[in-house]
Amino acid sequence: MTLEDVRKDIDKIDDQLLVLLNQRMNLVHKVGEIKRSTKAIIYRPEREKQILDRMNAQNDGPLNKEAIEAIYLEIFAAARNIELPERVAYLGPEGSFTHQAAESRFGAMSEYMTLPTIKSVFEAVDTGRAKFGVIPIENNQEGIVYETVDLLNEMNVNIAAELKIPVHFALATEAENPSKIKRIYSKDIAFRQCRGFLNKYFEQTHPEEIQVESTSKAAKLAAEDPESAAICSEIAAKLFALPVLFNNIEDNSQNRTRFFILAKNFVNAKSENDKTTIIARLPDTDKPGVLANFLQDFKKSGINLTKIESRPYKGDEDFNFWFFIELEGFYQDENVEKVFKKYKNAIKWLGSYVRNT
Ligand SMILES: C=C(O[C@@H]1C=C(C(=O)O)C=C[C@H]1O)C(=O)O
Repeated sequence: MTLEDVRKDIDKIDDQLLVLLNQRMNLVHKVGEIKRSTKAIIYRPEREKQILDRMNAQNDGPLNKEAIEAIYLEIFAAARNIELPERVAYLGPEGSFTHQAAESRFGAMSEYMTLPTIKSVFEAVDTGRAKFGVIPIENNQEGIVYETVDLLNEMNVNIAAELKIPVHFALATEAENPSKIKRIYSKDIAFRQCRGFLNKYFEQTHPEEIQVESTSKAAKLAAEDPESAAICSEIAAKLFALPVLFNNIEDNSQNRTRFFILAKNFVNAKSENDKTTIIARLPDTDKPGVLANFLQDFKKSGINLTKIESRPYKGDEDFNFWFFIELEGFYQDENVEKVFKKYKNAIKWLGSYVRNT
């Protein structure tokens, strides 16, 4: 077979794919009409997860799980846009890891709002300026983002979904090789996470390390200065057309960040593998046993708690705390409901959503 023959066969398959994709979108359009007439929610993460699981179970390659997910997440995002175009706010700047997270879930077709602070993302969702908001909640190396936890306590928005993405840094530069680099721009945390790489490649030349507020700002500056480089995300390098010289330069390749997708008045349907996030404001936490009894009630009901963080009441003179708690299960599960009922005045439910591994 010649190259031309193979390409002809590929063209035939693409023709069929397009017909099938459009057939799928016609069905999606019908789903959209049904949802509109019943005022149902467009975004159904648990249904998308179910489709992905089904595809992965019957897949026998050569596409791997990651490729199947990337392709289908883009199809879902396009589908949701056909049902109803929905604006997505995310913590910027453009090219940030949150931007990458937002695009991975809402695709290239969605309308995005780039906002400068986590609080402004919450406000956009709260006021309806955006249907969804994407913000970081924790990094597996650096821990929880307290600003997000505090805003979940203060504001009234729900968690529609969680997602986790690997944090990979790139060294992007116009320079031909590391010896020509005199300055490196990045964020403090990125310098810290790439120390091993920097020591190895810049042992002789010791370029100046210039801290800026975001890795995408670093990419922008490096794009204007050929004697410099940026430590940034791949999406940021792409945004400023900055060539990537080295990829995955972080010391710890297990580095992952977890994000929440926020929405106003959002309730998911139950899936097979749900998590629930709540805030607990227990009275008298300075008295012995209050927290222990509360936690015991979860244990007695066979509920696995996956996270508990304590936070101070702002403006409070005493040392009282409220708690950010995550557990396995759905809010309507019998055992979960029972504990929630007992503490109904103390618990603020933030969301139950399909677990993302
Ligand atoms: C089409 C639907 O709406 C959305 C799009 C989906 C899809 O493209 O398959 C799946 C779930 C929803 O997020 C649906 O709910 O079935």
